[in-house]
Amino acid sequence: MENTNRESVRILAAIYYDINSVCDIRKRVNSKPKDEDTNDYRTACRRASTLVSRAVTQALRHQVSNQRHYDQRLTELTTRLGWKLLSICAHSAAFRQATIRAGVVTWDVLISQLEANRLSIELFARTRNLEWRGPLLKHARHNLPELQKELAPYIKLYDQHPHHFVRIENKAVRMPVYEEFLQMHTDACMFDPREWKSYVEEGDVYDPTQREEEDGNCWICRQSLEFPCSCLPPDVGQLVELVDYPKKGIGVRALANFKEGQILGEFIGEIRHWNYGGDPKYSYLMHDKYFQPVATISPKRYGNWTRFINHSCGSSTKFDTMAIGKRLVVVIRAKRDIMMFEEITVHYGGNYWEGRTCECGSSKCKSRKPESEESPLQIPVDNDQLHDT
Ligand SMILES: C[S@@+](CC[C@H](N)C(=O)[O-])C[C@H]1O[C@@H](n2cnc3c(N)ncnc32)[C@H](O)[C@@H]1O
Repeated sequence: MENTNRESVRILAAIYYDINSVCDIRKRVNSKPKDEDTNDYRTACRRASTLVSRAVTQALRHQVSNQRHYDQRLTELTTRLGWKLLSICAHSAAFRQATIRAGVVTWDVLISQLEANRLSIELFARTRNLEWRGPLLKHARHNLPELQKELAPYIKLYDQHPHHFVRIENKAVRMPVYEEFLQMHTDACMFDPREWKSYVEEGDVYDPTQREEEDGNCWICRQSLEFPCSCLPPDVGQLVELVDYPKKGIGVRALANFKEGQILGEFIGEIRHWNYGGDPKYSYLMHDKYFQPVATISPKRYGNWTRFINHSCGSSTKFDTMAIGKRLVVVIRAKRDIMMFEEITVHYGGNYWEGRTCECGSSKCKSRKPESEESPLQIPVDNDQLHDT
C-alpha cells in the first residue's frame, strides 16, 4: 500500500509540474513566440482535447456496461471529478499516461487524492492561465448539462500573481491582507534611500545588500567579484501554494518534493535599516558573516511566498545568508527532504515566541504544555446536573 501511495503522489506531483510547464510555454508563446514552443503548446492542447473528446463520446453513449477499461476510467473521472478538473488534468502528460497505465489500486488512490485536492489544482491552473475551457467549448452544443455548467462565465484569476490567493481547505479562496493592505508579490528586494535618510547622519545612502569583496565568491558560479556575474537565487515558488492553516494563518504547502540542501527561494522584502521596528511579524534581520547587522528585510507589504512560511520548532528549512550574483541575499534552504503536500516550515529564532504561543505541534515545541495541562482530568458528569433545577 505504501508503494501505491508513493506512486500516486508521484503522479500527482507530475500533474502539477506539467500544468505549470504548459502555462510557462503558453506565456512564452504569447510574449516571444518560437516555433518550438508553439509546437509544444499546440501538442499539449491537442492531446488534452483528444482525451476530453473521448470522455464526451463515452458520456453521450449512456451505456457503460461494455466499456473498455480506458473508457471506464474516463467515465469515472467525469462523474467523480467533473469536467473542469478533467480538462485541467488532461493537459498533463503524466495524467494522460496514468489513465492508461496506472495499476488498479494506484488509480483508486490517485482519484481520491485528486478529489481531495480539487480546489488546489483548479486554483493552480486558473492562476497560471491554463486554457482549460478550450477542450470543453467544442462540446458545448451537446446535451451534457454538467459540462455546460462548467462553461458559465468565471472570474479571471490570472491577472493576479498566484500568491495573491490563499486556499481555505477545499472550500474557498481569499487574498493575503495585512494592516488592511493586500500583501503584494514582488520578484526582487526593494531599496528606497528615502527610508534610510533618518538613520544615516551624513554621506550618501547606499544599498547595504550590494555584494562586496569580503562577502566572498558567488555561491552559484563560485566567481569572485573580479568576474562579475548575474546569478540569481533559485526559486521553487511556482511549485508551492498558500494555504490557511488552523491557528497559524497563512502557510506554505509544497506541491513537489524538494531535496535536502536545496535553495527554495530568496526571502524578499523591502530593505530597511537594521533598527527598523515597523514589522515585528514578518521581518528578518540580515547579518553578514561576521554577525554584523546588514539590514532588516521587511516583507509585510511587498515580498514573495517565503514570508508566509510558518514557524516549527522541528522545521524543515532554515534561513541562510549568502552572496549570489550582485547581492548579499537571505535564502530559505531545505534542512532535509521535503515531501509533496508537506507544510514548509522554518525556525524563527529563540526570541520570536516570547509572549506568543507557538502552535507548531512538533514534539520539540518550546510552547508545548506540560502533560498534565494537555489532557485535563476527565470527570464524568451526569447530564442532568448541567441543567438548572
Ligand atoms: C511570518 S508570519 C507567517 C505567515 C502568517 N501565518 C500569515 O498568516 O501571514 C508569522 C506569523 O504567523 C503565525 N505563526 C507562524 N508560525 C506559527 C506557529 N507555529 N504557531 C502559531 N502561529 C504561527 C504567527 O501569527 C506569526 O506571528
